Amino acid sequence: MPERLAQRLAAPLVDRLAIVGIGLIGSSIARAVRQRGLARHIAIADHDPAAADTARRLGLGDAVGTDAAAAARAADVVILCVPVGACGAVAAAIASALKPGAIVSDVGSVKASVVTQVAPHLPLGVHFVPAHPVAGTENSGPEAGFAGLFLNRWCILTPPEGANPEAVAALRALWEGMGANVEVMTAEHHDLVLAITSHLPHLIAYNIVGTAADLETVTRSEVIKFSAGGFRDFTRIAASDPTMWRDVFLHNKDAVLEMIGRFNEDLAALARAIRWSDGDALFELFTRTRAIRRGIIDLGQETAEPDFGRRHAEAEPE
Ligand SMILES: NC(=O)c1ccc[n+]([C@@H]2O[C@H](COP(=O)([O-])OP(=O)(O)OC[C@H]3O[C@@H](n4cnc5c(N)ncnc54)[C@H](O)[C@@H]3O)[C@@H](O)[C@H]2O)c1
Ligand SMILES: O=C(O)C(=O)C[C@]1(C(=O)O)C=C[C@@H](O)C=C1
Repeated sequence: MPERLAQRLAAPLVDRLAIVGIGLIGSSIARAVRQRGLARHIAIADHDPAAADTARRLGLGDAVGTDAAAAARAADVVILCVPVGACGAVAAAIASALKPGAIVSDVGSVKASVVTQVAPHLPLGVHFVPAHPVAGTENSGPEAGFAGLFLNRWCILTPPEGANPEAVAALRALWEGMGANVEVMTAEHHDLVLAITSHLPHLIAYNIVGTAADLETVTRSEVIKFSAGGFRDFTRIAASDPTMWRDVFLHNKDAVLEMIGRFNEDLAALARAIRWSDGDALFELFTRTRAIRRGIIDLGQETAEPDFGRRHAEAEPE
């Protein structure tokens, strides 16, 4: 192999990467990038001094602090890994530090709102490529991350119209480098799809665990005592970070409200089937949903066993 080509193949994809927000997702990116040699230098900033201290102790970056602009200065790629509602403020804070040609991205679970918040702050010549890795857990903070989080998971890019193709390709390469499968769509489409596949399930989990907790005063501790399988799975989801999920619902209002409407209609139909002993309707729905679950397993995106916790424990060693 010619020497120059060999050097290029061995070189990291990104020279200087900056990560703002070193929680579950930010620290997983730092670990994956480190493990796979995807960046030469990683600068980390988190406004919480305790999170920054933990990141430093864990050796997640080459430079760790609390100043987002300092981390973003001279960076080739800056990834905002903060709650959706904080993206605008962080973009404003780093804007003047960004170098021409830098790529700014994020990992927010909602996309249209992030575009509206971030884009107005970015100077001309800086490329904005929003992203959402569809992978996570109910845990948060720098210690919760792990390098294998994105392995064989989707990462959705939502570049605005007219986005620089080279910047989009560079971000795609970075996510593929971390083991993710990349898909591109509009921010609006993303928000509609995720409202049903991720946001509504979380809302249902928060609601059912809240209802059960309220009932606990009636049934004493029986709700917790006898909670097995189904309910226990809901409690995992309902343990997810309150700040993150408050922001998701407030920033994807329209799509979530649309899905709640659809959900309520279908729930009313189920209640009717139960009231009128319409066993066929129940059986038909449960047969359809079982096929959907089996289809997901066949696609290799899930195991047949309940896998909570194990999936994380089995992640690549660091
Ligand atoms: N948790 C998941 O499963 C998951 C999955 C995919 C995407 N996301 C998205 O990733 C983002 C981060 O989520 P997470 O789970 O890593 O949260 P997290 O709570 O683990 O970490 C967020 C970090 O951001 C820091 N932060 C908050 N505001 C800041 C600011 N203004 N400046 C600097 N740092 C700030 C916090 O101190 C914290 O350390 C969110 O936008 C979320 O929607 C989360
Ligand atoms: O596995 C979990 O704990 C998750 O909730 C991860 C999950 C999801 O809903 O799939 C949560 C929010 C993110 O934006 C992406 C992934």
